[in-house]
Amino acid sequence: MAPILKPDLCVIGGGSGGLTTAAAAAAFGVKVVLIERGKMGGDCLNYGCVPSKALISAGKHVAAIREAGRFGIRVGEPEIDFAAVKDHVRGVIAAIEPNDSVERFESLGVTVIQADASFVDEKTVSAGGRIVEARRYVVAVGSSPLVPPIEGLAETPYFTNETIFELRERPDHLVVVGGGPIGIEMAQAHRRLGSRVTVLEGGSFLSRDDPELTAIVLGRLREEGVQLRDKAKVVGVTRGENGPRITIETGGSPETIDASHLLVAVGRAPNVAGLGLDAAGVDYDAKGIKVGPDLRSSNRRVYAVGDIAGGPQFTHVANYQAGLVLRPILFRLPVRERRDHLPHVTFTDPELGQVGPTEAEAKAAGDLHDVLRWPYGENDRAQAERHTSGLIKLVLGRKGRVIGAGVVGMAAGEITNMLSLVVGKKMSVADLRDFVSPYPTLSEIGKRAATVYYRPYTEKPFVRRLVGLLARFG
Ligand SMILES: Cc1cc2nc3c(=O)[nH]c(=O)nc-3n(C[C@H](O)[C@H](O)[C@H](O)COP(=O)(O)OP(=O)(O)OC[C@H]3O[C@@H](n4cnc5c(N)ncnc54)[C@H](O)[C@@H]3O)c2cc1C
Ligand SMILES: NC(=O)c1ccc[n+]([C@@H]2O[C@H](COP(=O)([O-])OP(=O)(O)OC[C@H]3O[C@@H](n4cnc5c(N)ncnc54)[C@H](O)[C@@H]3O)[C@@H](O)[C@H]2O)c1
Repeated sequence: MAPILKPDLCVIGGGSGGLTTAAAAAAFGVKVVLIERGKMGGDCLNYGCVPSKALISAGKHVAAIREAGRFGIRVGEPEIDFAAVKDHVRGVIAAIEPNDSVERFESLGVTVIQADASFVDEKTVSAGGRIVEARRYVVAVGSSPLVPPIEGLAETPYFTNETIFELRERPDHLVVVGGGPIGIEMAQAHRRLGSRVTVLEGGSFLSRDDPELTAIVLGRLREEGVQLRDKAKVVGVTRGENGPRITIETGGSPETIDASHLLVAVGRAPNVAGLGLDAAGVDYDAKGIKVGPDLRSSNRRVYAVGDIAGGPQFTHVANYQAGLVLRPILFRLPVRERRDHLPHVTFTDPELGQVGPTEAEAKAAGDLHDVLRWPYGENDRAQAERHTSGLIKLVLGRKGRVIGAGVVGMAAGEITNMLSLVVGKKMSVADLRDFVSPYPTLSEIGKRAATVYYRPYTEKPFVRRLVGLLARFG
C-alpha cells in the first residue's frame, strides 16, 4: 500500500480555482497535493470560457466579412465549414492546455493525483487508492450544467456546455433553453455561423444586468435573426420528426417549437455528490459549500473557492478567491472577501460589462446619488470603427464616488477592466476626469461620462461671475 501523503495543502479540483491555488502555494515552497478526476483545466478550459470565446471569435469574423461593405470593401457571403470551426475551437484549447497540464504542475513540485476525491473523515481524503492527510484543504470542484425537471427531457437527446463544442455538423435550428450568459453567447455565435436559433427564456434575458444596457445586446441579436422569446418557460420535450419538439408556456395556451438540436443552459449545480462532505463535517446547500467571508467552511481545515463556494460563478472570481485563501493558509493572516467590486462580462457583440451594482441595485440599496451616461456615438474611435451602438453608465454614490459601472458596446470587456479598478479602489468621478486617456480610444467614454458630472457647475451664476471677474485681471 502506498504511504499516506501528508502535505501542507491538498487542493481538490484542477480547474480555475484549484490550479491557481496549487501553483501559487507551490511557488512558496509549500508541499501541495492536487486531485483532479477529469480534465485538467476544468470547465473554463474544456467546456466553458475558452471554447465559447473561440466559437464567438469565429462568429465575429463572419460578421466582420458581412459588414465589410461599410468600409468600401466588397466580399461575397462567407462560406462556413462548421467542422473546421470546431477544429479551430479544439486548437485554441490545445494551445492553452500545456499551462494547465499534469506535467506543468509536477514541474512546479505539485503531486498530482488523477482520480475522484472523497473525504473519509474531517481530516482525511481518499483518491484513487491514495490516502491524503493534509493540514489544510481547498475544495475547488466547480459546478455542472443544471438539468431541470422538464417533462420528457431525460428521454430526448439534448446538449449542454459539456457536449455542444463537440458537435461537428451545423445545427439547422438550434433551440436554446435559458437566456442567461451561456444561452445568449451561444445563440449569437451559432446564428452567425449559419444556424437558425431560438432562445426560450422563462423570465427575462440576462436578468443580472442593467436592462438599459441589455436592450442594446438583445436588439443586435434580433437584427441578426435570433428569435428571442422571454417569459417562455419550457415545460415539456418530446421527440419530433426531425429533432426535439419543445413545449412552452407563455401565459396563454401551450405552444410547441420544433428544433433540430436542443441546448440546455439553465444554470449550474454544485459538484457536491460523492465528495464526502457529510463525513468531513462540511455544511453545504443547493448553491454549494457554505463559507464565511474568509471562504472557510464549517470544518476549519477546509476552504472552498470558485463555483462550489456558492457565489458569483466566473473564472476571475475563482482566481480572486484562490488568492485570498492563500493568505490564511500560508501566512496565517485574516482575510475577508469583497463582492462589491467583482466585474463580469458577457461576450456577445456588442459586449456587455458590469462591475459593482447596476442603477436599480444601487437604488434598492439606498446608495444611488446620480447616474452618468455617455454614448459610443460620441466617441471618435467608435465612429472610425463604425461601432457606434453602445453606452456607458456610471453609478454614483455619495461625493461622486463611482460605486458601479456598466458598459455595452465594442470591446466593453476591455473597458470594464478600467472600471473594475475605479470601483475596486473606490475612486471618484474626479479621478476619472483627471487621468489622461489616449486619443482616440474607446475607453475615453469613461472620462467623458465623468465630465458630465461637472456640467451643472458651468451653469452656476457664482462660478460664471468668478470666471468673468478673473478674466478682467488679464
Ligand atoms: C459555457 C460557459 C462559458 C463560460 N464563460 C466564462 C467567461 O467567459 N468568463 C468567466 O469568467 N467565466 C466563464 N464561465 C464560468 C467559469 O467556467 C467557471 O466559473 C469556472 O470554471 C469555475 O472554476 P472552478 O475552479 O470553480 O471550477 P472548474 O473550473 O469547473 O474546476 C472544477 C474541477 O474539479 C474537478 N472535480 C469535481 N469533483 C471532483 C472530485 N470529487 N474529485 C476530484 N476532482 C473533482 C472537475 O473535474 C473540474 O475539473 C463559463 C462557464 C460556462 C459553462
Ligand atoms: N461571459 C461569462 O462570464 C459567462 C458566460 C457563460 C456562463 N458564465 C457563468 O455560467 C453561469 C451559468 O450560466 P447560465 O446561462 O447557464 O445560467 P443563468 O442562471 O445565468 O441563466 C439561466 C436562465 O435560464 C432560465 N430558465 C431556467 N429554467 C428555464 C425553463 N424551464 N425554461 C426557460 N428558461 C429557463 C432562467 O430564468 C435564467 O434566466 C453564469 O451564471 C455565469 O456565472 C459566464
